[in-house]
Amino acid sequence: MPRAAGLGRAAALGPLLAAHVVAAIEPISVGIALGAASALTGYLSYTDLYCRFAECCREEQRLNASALKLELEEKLFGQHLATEVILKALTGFKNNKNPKKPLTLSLHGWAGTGKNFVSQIVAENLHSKGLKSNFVHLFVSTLHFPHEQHIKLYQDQLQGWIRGNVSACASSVFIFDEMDKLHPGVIDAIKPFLDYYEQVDGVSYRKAIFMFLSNAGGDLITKTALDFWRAGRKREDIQLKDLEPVLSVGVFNNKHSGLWRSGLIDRNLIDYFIPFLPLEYKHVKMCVRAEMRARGSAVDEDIVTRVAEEMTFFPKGEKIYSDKGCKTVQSRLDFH
Ligand SMILES: Nc1ncnc2c1ncn2[C@@H]1O[C@H](COP(=O)(O)OP(=O)(O)OP(=O)(O)O)[C@@H](O)[C@H]1O
Repeated sequence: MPRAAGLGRAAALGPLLAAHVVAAIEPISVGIALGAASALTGYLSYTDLYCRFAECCREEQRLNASALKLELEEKLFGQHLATEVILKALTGFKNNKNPKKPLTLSLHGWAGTGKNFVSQIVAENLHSKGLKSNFVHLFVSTLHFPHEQHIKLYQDQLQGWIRGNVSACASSVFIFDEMDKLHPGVIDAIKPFLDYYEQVDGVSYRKAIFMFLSNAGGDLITKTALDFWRAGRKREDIQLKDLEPVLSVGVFNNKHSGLWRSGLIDRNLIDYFIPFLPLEYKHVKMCVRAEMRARGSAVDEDIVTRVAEEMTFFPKGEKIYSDKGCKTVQSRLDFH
């Protein structure tokens, strides 16, 4: 599972301090060198030159929608709904010069179905350094918010951390992984930032993107996928309307979703609930092939089959869906 390097460093420093570190990124010597180079070259602005060496927050940078589309279509297997919705949501949001609120996406599905994988692709398409960018922040519930007795502290830290980072870069991306393990109420601390306000205490959050990742709702998604399969209907015929309403209600009523009775849902502040379907045997095989290619090896179909057959599938009778999705494919491949 991908993890952002930036957050560990930031969390260790404390949220507010870390935000200032992010805001004042580069040493003075780089500035002097760039100033001199800029004066010499004459035609490149200082900012242009600076941004060739250091990471800059380019708020107005447009999204290369066709590159994102291609990447999702080529790399993300078996997730026609997620591909479609993520493309639509990001393109619409980034093309809008004056969004009225930040974009909030809630990704749901079984383990290993591609939620973190997609977040990584999205992050890279928004900020070229992806999860390593100073403008992309990953929060992991069990790591950053482990203790139930510290909910108030976490809420204060979260607000300070988000305020600081959005002040430094309006188009910051915040990813909350393991939402289903987040103590109820923590996430409501960021509700004011997700609302339709022009500014909150002098900061506008309207260009930021928030992504919530969760296993909650995985059972509802599987049930729908299974109903389609049993009725002899194609997986690709499942539409967002078959799942989105069920998901939002299911998550709102689920005590272990991180969004239990959350104001984010009843104030309609989540723009899209994105279902990740359980992966089938053929998708697991696609993951094995992709991993072999990523390692620079030739695709060996015998190994592909062996790795896929080592995975376990459910439900008991039909054995259609991989219970870990593609999650253990990489480690299993090491043994072949
Ligand atoms: N649909 C998919 N298409 C292609 N590769 C996938 C897909 N799903 C998972 N993978 C592969 O499996 C790895 C693990 O998946 P990922 O971490 O995205 O799962 P997840 O849905 O976030 O799981 P969890 O809920 O346990 O965090 C990915 O890095 C990727 O290599």
